[in-house]
Amino acid sequence: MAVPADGFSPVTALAARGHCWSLCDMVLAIDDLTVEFATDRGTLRAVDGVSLAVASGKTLAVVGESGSGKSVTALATMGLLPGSARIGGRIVLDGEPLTPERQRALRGGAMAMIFQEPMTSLNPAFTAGEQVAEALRIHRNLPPRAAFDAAIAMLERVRIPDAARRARQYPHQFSGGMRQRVMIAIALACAPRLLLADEPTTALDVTVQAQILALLDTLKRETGTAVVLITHDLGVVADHADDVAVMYAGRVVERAPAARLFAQPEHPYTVGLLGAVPKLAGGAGRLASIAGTVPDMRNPPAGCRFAPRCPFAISRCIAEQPPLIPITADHATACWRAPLSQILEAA
Ligand SMILES: Nc1ncnc2c1ncn2[C@@H]1O[C@H](COP(=O)(O)OP(=O)(O)OP(=O)(O)O)[C@@H](O)[C@H]1O
Repeated sequence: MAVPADGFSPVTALAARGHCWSLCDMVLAIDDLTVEFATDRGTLRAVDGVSLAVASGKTLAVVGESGSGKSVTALATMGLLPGSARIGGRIVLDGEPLTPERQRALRGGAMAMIFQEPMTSLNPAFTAGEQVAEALRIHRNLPPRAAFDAAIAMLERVRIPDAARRARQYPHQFSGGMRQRVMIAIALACAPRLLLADEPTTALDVTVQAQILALLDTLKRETGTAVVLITHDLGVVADHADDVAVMYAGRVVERAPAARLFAQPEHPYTVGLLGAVPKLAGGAGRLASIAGTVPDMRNPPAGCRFAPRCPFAISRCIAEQPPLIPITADHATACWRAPLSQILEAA
């Protein structure tokens, strides 16, 4: 396997921990993924050398502000990008590279995705039960009657009250939270190895959001599904993620177990996201308080992409793009000033 441009692939991370690496250890391993789109104003590299891995029964949160390449990474994994997208690198599911043919065969079965707005992925012309049953017919070869019965059982598992009756209703007859449960039922009907959840609860009120995330945790524990959770909400990350990858302008800039990332963020961007350091430009608060904007991905800065906004930048940061540098065996940061925590402590 090629070592990716960031120099710190999931492979090297595990090797550094003394693991005898096997791709089979991870449900999903993304290695040096690049995605480019041709636009009117030149080529836009939306994802640039991203490497991620997630194991069975674990949740990897992917965080970063709008446009950082989170959704494009997930869509590339599912094989749902437009045909015009140029994709490089490797995506491996259960030890086998994901080719477009394999993605088509596994989508909705061994790997599934849920989105922020269930109405865009639910078909308004079919009942909730029919839509769950369809996944079971296609991927489990169940006959129609058995598939519908299994669909009702799945709707019960996602805690839809009166599931046998609700299975015969259409998406518009459900509330937002209940629609999201139907979408989860469809996604998890075939006990996928991998679930990609792209802001699954952002559109819901806080109570429903908590219920849905707790439900996802329970189902994940029961099935051993590996979950990639894309979110803007650091509270959600703290409560539900095992590991975190922080993305900025198409690259992973920090990767760590969730508890460690919150206790000791090492990348200035993560520090800004956490609002942990009042000295960071803009004062305490979330990333919005950091001066400046995300770079134009058609023409990103030559060095560190965060350097123009970074209060810690030195001349090397402007000139040279930092690779992910291991701080510990499972914590890496793409920052020439690493370990930043020592600079912060000394300040
Ligand atoms: N089909 C496409 N054609 C051209 N550019 C695209 C396409 N899809 C995404 N992009 C661009 O790729 C970049 C990354 O987008 P992406 O949706 O992955 O960001 P994100 O981190 O998921 O943001 P958000 O949090 O808003 O969903 C953005 O600049 C976006 O405009």
